[in-house]
Amino acid sequence: VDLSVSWLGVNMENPLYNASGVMCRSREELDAVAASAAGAVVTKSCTLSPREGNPEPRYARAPHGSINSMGLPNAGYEYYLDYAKNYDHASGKPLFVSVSGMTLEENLTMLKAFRDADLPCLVELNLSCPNLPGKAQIGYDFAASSHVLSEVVKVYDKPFGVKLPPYFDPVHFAEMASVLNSFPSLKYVTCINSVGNGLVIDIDSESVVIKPKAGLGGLGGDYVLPTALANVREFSRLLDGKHVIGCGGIKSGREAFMHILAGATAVQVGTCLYEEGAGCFARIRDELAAIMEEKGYRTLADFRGKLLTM
Ligand SMILES: CC(C)(C)CCc1c(C(=O)O)[nH]c(=O)[nH]c1=O
Repeated sequence: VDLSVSWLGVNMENPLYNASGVMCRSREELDAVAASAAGAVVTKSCTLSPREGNPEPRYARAPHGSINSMGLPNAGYEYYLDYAKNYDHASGKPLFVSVSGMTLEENLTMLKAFRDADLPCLVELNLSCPNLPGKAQIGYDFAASSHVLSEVVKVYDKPFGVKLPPYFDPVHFAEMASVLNSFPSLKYVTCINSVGNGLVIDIDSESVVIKPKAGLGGLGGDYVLPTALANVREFSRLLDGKHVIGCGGIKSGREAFMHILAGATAVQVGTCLYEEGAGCFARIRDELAAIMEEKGYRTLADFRGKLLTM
């Protein structure tokens, strides 16, 4: 079977890579993903200045996944710009750089720097980045999303993508798709970011399990798979000529197959990578290949987006 993916001018030997935020904050972590069986690498969302992030514990494993309120700990955009400048782009593993400024101005400053560096890496703009105080995250504010993207494409003239939070209402899918479709240079969306502001409780300690936000945090893992699949399928259906990258609940070849069946061009692994380590990529890759073999599919295109309805 052939697991390769060619999209946006990059070629991947297989459709699997890390979700931004997991095993991607330091060059050592990024190199570990690049050295693994992953087909690509994405950096931790960066801000203008380095950030320590929230007090720990800020990540916790939960019975059916994970919860996190990391608070954007990262080395600052120049660190990832430097990593991208030194990255072996001939390795056949594309590098994606995730950007999540605390303000629009920060995002524009970082995007201008990445534009001027003229590197082959692709930008993934995190729309879960904060909005004005008292307002929902950018991705949940359709007017703000439109404004941010209008300003972004004025300075960043290369193809780019956005990381989307999960949506749960058909009207929201349609509204956000309408915003995204008005930007031709926006070539892909990654669905989904963590399901926001969940609360995991440990009844033995009768306590929350992470320190920030009185225990509220973004959910990942099994908890979010059906939501992730719905967002991949809806945006695959509603977006014109754009790719959808699947993220959420992938822990074996089975969920990777589901995401691609729902329309995903490639897929990102978060919680499972955090818990298992970079060996998960070879395992999931081999499991996906075995499923394809069993079903008689030779390439990902043979089944991509061909989810049956009843
Ligand atoms: C939630 C933000 C801190 C605004 C962005 C960074 C981020 C974080 C994080 O750094 O806490 N965790 C996630 O699951 N998704 C994210 O996009």
